[in-house]
Order: sequence, then structure tokens, then C-alpha cells
Amino acid sequence: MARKIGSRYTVHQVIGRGSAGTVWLGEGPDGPVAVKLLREDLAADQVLVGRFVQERTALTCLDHPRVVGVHDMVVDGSDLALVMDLVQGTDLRTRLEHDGVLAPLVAASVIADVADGLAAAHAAGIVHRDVKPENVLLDLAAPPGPGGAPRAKLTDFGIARLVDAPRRTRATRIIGTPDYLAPEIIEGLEPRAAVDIYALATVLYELLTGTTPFGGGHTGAVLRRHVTENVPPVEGMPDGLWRIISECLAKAPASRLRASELASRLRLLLPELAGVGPLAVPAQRTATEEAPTPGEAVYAEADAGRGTHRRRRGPAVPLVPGPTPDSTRDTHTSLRRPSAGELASYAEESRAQRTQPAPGAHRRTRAQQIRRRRTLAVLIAVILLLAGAAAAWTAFAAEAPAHAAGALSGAWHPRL
Ligand SMILES: Nc1ncnc2c1ncn2[C@@H]1O[C@H](COP(=O)(O)OP(=O)(O)OP(=O)(O)O)[C@@H](O)[C@H]1O
Repeated sequence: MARKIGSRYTVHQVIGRGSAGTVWLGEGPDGPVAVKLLREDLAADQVLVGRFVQERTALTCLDHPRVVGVHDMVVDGSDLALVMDLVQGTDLRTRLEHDGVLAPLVAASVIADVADGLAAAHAAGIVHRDVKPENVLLDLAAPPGPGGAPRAKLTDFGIARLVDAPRRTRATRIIGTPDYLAPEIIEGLEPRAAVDIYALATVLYELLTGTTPFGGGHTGAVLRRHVTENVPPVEGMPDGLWRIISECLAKAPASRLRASELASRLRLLLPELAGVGPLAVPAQRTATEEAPTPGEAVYAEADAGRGTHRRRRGPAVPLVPGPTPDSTRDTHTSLRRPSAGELASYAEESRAQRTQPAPGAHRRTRAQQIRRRRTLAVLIAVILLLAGAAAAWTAFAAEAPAHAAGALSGAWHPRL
């Protein structure tokens, strides 16, 4: 079903859905484009429309091969649309879901591409603020990079901030996706370029291990870990990659690499990563296993219905035509920022949990608890069954002589 967007674009087919709207395959005066049509409620928000128009230049000025370019913005009646480069391929989340983990060479090459895009954005004074696998598109039509790695492009610059900002963002709220939030954002500092580096290092860790370093469980637990915990070394992780990840996940923003440094450090490592197989990682965790501590319970509401770990799906433009992906998932979010007291209590909880040093270990302990509870339940059931059987036997034994006598006499009498 074709539909006109403004006077210059026609859209034909939905190629994906995100929390802010629907992405369509379209046609413009210069050829095929991707058109992100914002949700009606957002498009009807005059403050939001005003902000989009104000930021038009910032959004459309970024021209870099590793960034999905925004060519145009259309405000037309009830339509508010961003016209973008059309990327033929898939997004990094879908690739990760398909593969589980990526080989170190492929992961490093993809992240180096994204770091190049970020370097260009940061040089232009733009902070992305929502770097995550969903916002990295893999251009499968372009010649592959080292080790056959697909070329990556970063998309959705500033969209989370624009969409969340007008009505919901106050000094007390956080914009972003919990797993990728730098600690300084949680502590209330103004997000600078280093927040993107922290998020990108989180993505690199996730590509290599299949899980984010501080994710899992309720949002409050995730925020606490960002602020108070350090990532323990991962068995089998190539040293060079581990050093880069640790530097970029530093709690102090100033200690992190800059985007251009990150890109060049990763590229220097590529030759030694050639031929290194993907890490052997344990089975995926189940995020819902972890119950919130009292301090974290305040975030349960933010988690409800959002499914911070629901992962999705959906190609950008599939090279092989298939069914239209339905990618309805709320990925970025506006959260209440924890108070200083809550952060301090998170730190206390962290100290109390010293026997559970790593998020992975934390989750394993929780799984063990569940197993222990199940074993206990089975034991109690067996004990109750045995007790019942014993009581029944005692009662039977007490009555047995009389029954036996009656039965014997009853059995014999007729024959007498
Ligand atoms: N420029 C593009 N070219 C091709 N496909 C795209 C493009 N931009 C987005 N897509 C696809 O459209 C889908 C939805 O993208 P969108 O940016 O709306 O949401 P998201 O980033 O996945 O999630 P959210 O906006 O909730 O963070 C994704 O599957 C993505 O792969």
C-alpha cells in the first residue's frame, strides 16, 4: 500500500517498528530511502514537533559513511517523518540473536566502525545517548570488512532525547536504555561524549559474551551495578579486547578512551584476532529470575510491560524478501533518577553481596536458590507422604487383629 509523505516521498512497505514509530521502505527524488514515521501521539505533540524543527540542522548535518544519514525531515499534517539512508541488511541485535555471540575479529571490526561514526558525531558536538545493538545497522550490500565482518552504521542520533525530552525529561529523569547507561548519567551529570563510549564498550562485551556486563533483573539492580560494581575478567576473552573494554567501562568518564582512540586501538588488534573463535559462554541468563531488593523495587513499575530484556528481531531491509518484521519493543526509556540516598543504599547492598562478586555469579546464585527451593519442596513432599503412609500403617496395624479375626471367622463359618 503506497502512501505519500510530504510532497517528495512515497512509502510502500513497513520494514520495522521501534518505540518511536514505524520505519518504511520508500522512494524519494534521489532513489530509495528509509522513512521513519513517528507515532501519531508524538507527531501531534506541538512541543516535540518544534524541537524536531529546531534540531533539523543537527540531525541532518552528519555526513559520514559509518552513520545512517538523515536527509530530510517532513512535517506534514499529522505526519512527522525522518527520511534516512536505506540500509540493506539487518540490525546488530538481530545478528546477535541469531549468532548468540560473535567471533572477536567480527565484533572488534563492527565496533571500530561504530566508533568511527561516533568520532564524527562527537567532533560535531553531537552525543548519541542511546548506543545499543538496535541502533547499529549492518550494511550487507557493502563489501565486507576484515574477516568478512559486515560494515556497520550507527543510526537514531538524538532521537531518544528528542522524543523523550519535551514532556517527560526533567532533571530527575534519565533517558536511555538501562543496560547501556553510563554511571554518570545515573548520578545526574550532564551526558557528554564519554557516555557513548561506555555504551559502545557494553555492546562490545555483549557481542563477545552474549550478555551485557551489568544487565539482568530489575532496572534498579541494573542501575546499581553500573554505579557500584566492576566487571570481572571474562575467561577466554583476548587480553587486548579486555583491556579496551575495561578502560571504556571506567566509572570516571575522563578515564575512558575517546571514540577515535577506540577505533584505532581496535583496528590495531584485528590481525591478532584473526582465527580466534567465539568465546564459549554459558547458557543465556533469564533476567526475570532476580527479584528486586527493597531499594530496587521502585523501578519495578518502569520494568512492568517494558520487558527491558525482551529482545527483538527484524531485519532492516532483508536482502531476501520475507515477512515484514514486527519489532514492537520499547527499548529506550525515561526512568526516575535514583536519589543520592538510594545510590548510597545500593552501595550498601553491594557490600552486603560481597559473596556474589559478578553479575553472572549473582544470577547463578539465584538459580541455585531456585534449585535448592525445588529440592526442599520435593523433600517436604516425600516426608509428608512417608508420614501419611506411616500413620495409615499404624492405624491399619491397630485394627488388623480384629479384622483378621473377623475375616477368618467370616471365612470359615459358612463351611462349618
Ligand atoms: N535506515 C534504515 N534502513 C533500513 N532499515 C532501518 C533503518 N532504520 C531502521 N531500520 C529498521 O527498522 C526497525 C525499527 O527501527 P527503529 O529505529 O524504529 O527502532 P529501534 O531502534 O529498533 O528501537 P527503538 O526506537 O525503540 O530504540 C529496525 O528493525 C531497523 O532495523
